[in-house]
Amino acid sequence: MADSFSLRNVLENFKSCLSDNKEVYIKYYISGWRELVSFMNSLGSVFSFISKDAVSKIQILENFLMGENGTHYLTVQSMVKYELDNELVDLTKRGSHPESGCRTLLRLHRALRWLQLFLESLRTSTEDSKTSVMCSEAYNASLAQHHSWIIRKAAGLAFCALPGRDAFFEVMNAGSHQEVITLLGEALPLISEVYQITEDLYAKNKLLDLP
Ligand SMILES: CCCCCCCC/C=C\CCCCCCCC(=O)N[C@@H](COP(=O)(O)O)[C@H](O)/C=C/CCCCCCCCCCCCC
Repeated sequence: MADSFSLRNVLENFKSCLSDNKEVYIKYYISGWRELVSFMNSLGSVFSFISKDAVSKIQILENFLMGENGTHYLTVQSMVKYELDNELVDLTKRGSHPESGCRTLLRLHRALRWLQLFLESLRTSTEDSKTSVMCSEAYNASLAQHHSWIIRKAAGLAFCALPGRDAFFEVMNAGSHQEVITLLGEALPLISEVYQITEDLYAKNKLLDLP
């Protein structure tokens, strides 16, 4: 198990994500994802195909942020404006910009919806709730529609390897079950707000179906 993971760190990152005028800082967005990936890695190698994909997307965004045009990648809003103004996004089919910031962040954004649903389900779960069922219901209601049959099957198999609810709460490293539930109650509105702001921005710019 990873020693360093704490649900509190995830919460802190998503709290830091929003600027005063409600722009989403990419730096904290990807830090939040890095924390989550470290948590997932602690669950075993069956999840490594998922974490590899997440890490490669985090890395693409980090490279933009640290690159020569990094100032345009400070927030999701500035990235969208910069990439659209400079025709750096493949809008209908993959072409000369197969790994734009906009399409890369969209993949993580869709996964954030899964996370939101899964954490809400965990928060309201009871002792006999199964993490695998909660995870797969959240997946079917979000990410699954964007994934091929083979990915859906592989994801379904991985979900069966999730630890039970008690062990899951322990790994979240945030105190007693009641404390975890309280912390989830604090984290969820932040995650939801970041999700909704990004969703509205992408919808306004017709970016929700980027190939
Ligand atoms: C607070 C602690 C409790 C929750 C802990 C959750 C930890 C989750 C950490 C990371 C989640 C993974 C994020 C996955 C991003 C997937 C992005 C994606 O959709 N990629 C696909 C499309 O990409 P392109 O081909 O268009 O570039 C790609 O095909 C996907 C490949 C891998 C499979 C993705 C399956 C996603 C399942 C999400 C549930 C993760 C379950 C983890 C359980 C703790």
